[in-house]
Amino acid sequence: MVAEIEWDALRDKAKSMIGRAYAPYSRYPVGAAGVTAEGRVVTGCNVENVSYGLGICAEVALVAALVNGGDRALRAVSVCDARGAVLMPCGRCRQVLFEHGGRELLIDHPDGPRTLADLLPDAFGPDDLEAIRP
Ligand SMILES: O=c1ccn([C@H]2C[C@H](O)[C@@H](CO)O2)c(=O)[nH]1
Repeated sequence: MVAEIEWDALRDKAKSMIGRAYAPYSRYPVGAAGVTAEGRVVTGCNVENVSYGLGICAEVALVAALVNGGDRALRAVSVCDARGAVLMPCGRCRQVLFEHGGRELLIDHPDGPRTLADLLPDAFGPDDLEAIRP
């Protein structure tokens, strides 16, 4: 049986990352938490830079933590803003998350979790690279 996603716990983890965010330029801290199929929880926060375009989103930091810890795939992700409100991943982050969860990845949403297929329809993915290979 596949375990239920504990959304409240995942949201709390995302909120707990707000205090770690490094966002002196935008003053918009973001926290993110995800869970793997095996139940491992990974977290991330945004890390900005004086060279603005080099800033890293919380979701990208989360994916780096996922892979650093030896995993590849996520099952569910929750992202929040400084108020603790659910925040929808930016477009670039949706693509980054697609690589590590695919169409079925569950993303927290104010109206209830959505699949990444809903949030990034007709995504460019690894299959597209395979398609041109002989
Ligand atoms: O999904 C998002 C959207 C924004 N940010 C960060 C980037 C920047 O540091 C700050 C303001 O855009 O919020 C994230 O971490 N994730």
